[in-house]
Amino acid sequence: MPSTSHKGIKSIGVVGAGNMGSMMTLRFAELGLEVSVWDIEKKNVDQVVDYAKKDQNIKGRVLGFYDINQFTKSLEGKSDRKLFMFSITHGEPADEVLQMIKSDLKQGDIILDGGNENYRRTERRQRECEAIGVTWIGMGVSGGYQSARRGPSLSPGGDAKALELVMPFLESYAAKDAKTGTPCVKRMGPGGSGHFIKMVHNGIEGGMLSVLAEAWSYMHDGLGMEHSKIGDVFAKWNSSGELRNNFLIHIGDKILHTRRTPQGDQKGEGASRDDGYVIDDVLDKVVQDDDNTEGTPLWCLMESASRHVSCPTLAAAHYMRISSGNRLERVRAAKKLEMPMPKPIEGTRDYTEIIENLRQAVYCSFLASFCQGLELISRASIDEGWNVNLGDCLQIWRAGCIIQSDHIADLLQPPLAAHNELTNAKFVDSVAHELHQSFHGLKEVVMEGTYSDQYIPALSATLEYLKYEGGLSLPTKFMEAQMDYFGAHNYNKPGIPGEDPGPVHKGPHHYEWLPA
Ligand SMILES: NC(=O)C1=CN([C@@H]2O[C@H](COP(=O)(O)OP(=O)(O)OC[C@H]3O[C@@H](n4cnc5c(N)ncnc54)[C@H](OP(=O)(O)O)[C@@H]3O)[C@@H](O)[C@H]2O)C=CC1
Ligand SMILES: O=C(CO)[C@H](O)[C@H](O)COP(=O)(O)O
Repeated sequence: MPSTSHKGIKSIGVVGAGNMGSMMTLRFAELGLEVSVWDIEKKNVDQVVDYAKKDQNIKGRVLGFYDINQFTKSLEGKSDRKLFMFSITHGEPADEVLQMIKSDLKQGDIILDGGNENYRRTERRQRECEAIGVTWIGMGVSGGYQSARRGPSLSPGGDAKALELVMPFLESYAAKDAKTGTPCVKRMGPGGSGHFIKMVHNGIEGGMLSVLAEAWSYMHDGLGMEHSKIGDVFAKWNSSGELRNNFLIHIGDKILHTRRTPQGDQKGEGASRDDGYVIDDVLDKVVQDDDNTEGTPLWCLMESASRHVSCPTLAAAHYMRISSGNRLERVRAAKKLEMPMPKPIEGTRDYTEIIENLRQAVYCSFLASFCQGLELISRASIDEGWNVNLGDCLQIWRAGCIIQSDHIADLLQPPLAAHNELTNAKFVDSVAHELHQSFHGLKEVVMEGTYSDQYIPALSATLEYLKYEGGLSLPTKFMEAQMDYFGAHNYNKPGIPGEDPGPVHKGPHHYEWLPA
């Protein structure tokens, strides 16, 4: 149903008609805007324009352009200001397009960058645009192309006044929280905060993707379960309890029930008369990172290390993903290393108990992924002076996005929204309690998984994370002594006020273990 309540915004220029930009174009037109769309590839423009022509709801509201100057000029005089949505590959492409349209920009124009951009580049473009009176908003868009078409989760960051002008439009576009109807969009803060939060969203997404993939292979290889039976387990997990209404578990269920058909999908993929599963056509190679067009999980790890926040679930997930991409090397290494393959989990125990442990392990690792990501956001918010409210992050992640998880949002949002001073979600009693309760299941899964050679990097990283984050006698005692031995790095002493626990500062003591 077209809407006219976008407060002066009647038109928009979409830069990029790829997976995301084409879907945004159609949705914006459906929302009643006149949409101009440009892409560096003519065929991308033609495709979306052709599609729009066939749709009665949006007919006539999508204009395609091959020439970028005609594209920008098409927006002149239609609204109070020119509004753009960038949805292109991050990095140089966005810089190049900004240079191409810069001379056509006027004071008051607003650019929303909906790509997965590095927040530092966003901040550079904000300064560059501010100099000519134009506002650049770095905005995370989550939920993939289906959500881009139906309503994504949005995390804009940048100038408050400009964002106020576009917020009614963004609210009508964004996904809505099913319980309250609240739009899943909020100004996250100034500068590059919006893109930083999307980057962390993708880091959490990476942790959850790995945890669920590990759970799938645990059931498939360890318990010998057929795909659709695993899909049934996912459906059950998703229906109630701690993993209820979780987007990745929901699509996991759908994937595991998808069989090949004689006709296949719209393009004939998965066409076969053998009734097998489409997932068995998919190789174990994640190559998203190969050409550096997707950088968010990598940047998330770099940020976590440089801001001194432990995010091992996210890191372990990412490192397996990197190794998976280089299958050529894996094939060579496999011959040399002769690693054991996952084997059936032995024993006659009831599978119900093992699957319940696995459910707890998945929940524990999902929750730990959120804790790690939120702590990173909190750290960055303090360092950068963004004043991000972690409760707002949970609010915009309630619908339309990949990490949507109802119980986790219900658990985390109220305390984090009420206590903005909280920098560590593990300090919340209810969160600590749930991590504690599910730790047992996680430990069982990691032990069984280790014995039977399952692939469990993110699950086992979570187990160790919880042990050392809540540990009081870490082996780093010995590490600190060794570093003092060879590097005179000093140490703090147990039981000395100001040192134990004391701040994160170099200790005052050095022992001369071996005079030079
Ligand atoms: N796919 C997803 O699930 C999500 C993606 N994103 C982000 O949204 C953005 C778009 O992603 P998506 O639609 O999937 O990607 P696509 O590859 O489908 O589209 C990217 C578009 O950018 C264009 N492009 C590449 N280089 C240039 C250049 N130098 N100048 C102008 N245009 C250029 C591409 O053209 P060409 O076809 O010629 O390469 C293409 O049209 C990315 O930043 C991505 O990280 C955000 C959330 C979800
Ligand atoms: O942004 C996304 C979802 O939130 C996209 O799925 C994106 O393609 C994720 O890729 P990567 O994990 O490599 O950034």
